[in-house]
Amino acid sequence: MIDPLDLRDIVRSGLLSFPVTPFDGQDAFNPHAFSAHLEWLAPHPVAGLIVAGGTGELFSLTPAEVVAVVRTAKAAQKGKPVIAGCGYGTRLACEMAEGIEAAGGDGILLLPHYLIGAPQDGIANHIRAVCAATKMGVIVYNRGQSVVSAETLARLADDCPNLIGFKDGTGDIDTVRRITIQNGDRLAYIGGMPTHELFAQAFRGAGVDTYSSAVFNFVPETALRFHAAFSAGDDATCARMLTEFYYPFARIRDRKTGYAVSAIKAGVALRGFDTGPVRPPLTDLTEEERAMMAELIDGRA
Ligand SMILES: O=C([O-])C(=O)C[C@H](O)[C@@H](O)C(=O)[O-]
Repeated sequence: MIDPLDLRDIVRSGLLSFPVTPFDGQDAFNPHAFSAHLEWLAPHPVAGLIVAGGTGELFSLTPAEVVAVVRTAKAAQKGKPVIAGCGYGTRLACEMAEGIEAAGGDGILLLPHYLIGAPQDGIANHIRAVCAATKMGVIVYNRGQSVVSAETLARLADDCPNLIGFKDGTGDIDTVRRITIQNGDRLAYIGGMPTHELFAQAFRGAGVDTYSSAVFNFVPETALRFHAAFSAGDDATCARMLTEFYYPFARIRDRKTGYAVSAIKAGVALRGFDTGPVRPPLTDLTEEERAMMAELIDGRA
């Protein structure tokens, strides 16, 4: 396992890959297809992988499947850090973190607790318990019903030495900026909006200097070229790539709720990998939409 503070520095150092989770004809996790996809991505330099995240359909995986995803990723990646999505209620999240650690995981991304809105001290107790259940580095993810404030996160960072990062999927730049100011270098910051490239430059202004890329799954060169332009402050290249690739992709993604994941999985299948379908409650792209994705991939920036 990578020391949590080293993991924090690695996370800061580059683009983060969020692979999809393939399923077979029986709707079971398909480790062979997953390995083949990860091996195809492996030569492309990223800081690390976050498996079984939102793009990896954590919300549709069993805890045992999350562990199997981590084991497969560790074997396929050989050396790159593997962080895994983790979540649900506190007891389940703690058990899942233990399973991920035992499977050789290097860290967890703590997705929102399940279903219900909760006050700041309750969310803090949940995060504290999960941090205490593992020696791995923990990254907190603001999204949906689980949104920590800058003050809560600063208190948690004091209490939990293995809390190493914050990822935002809310787009609330005011809160994000308060968090980066209040927590400074203590945490790594990850932009995690759906198709984050659309927001990357705005988030950079709020102190977020890296992000997760779902499109990296099927157009890794494009994703890395955008990240290089973003890191160099080359806003003209970012604007050109947004216009030529990311906005057309967003038009397909926006056709139906959940397509931020389904369109990515379709893209991976179009690159020749046996992803299988998305699991309910998501739905797959139509044939017409797959053809739109194929055209986008052929003409990519
Ligand atoms: O949990 C997730 O999969 C994410 O939100 C990360 C994605 O990679 C997101 O940043 C995106 O769609 O580019």
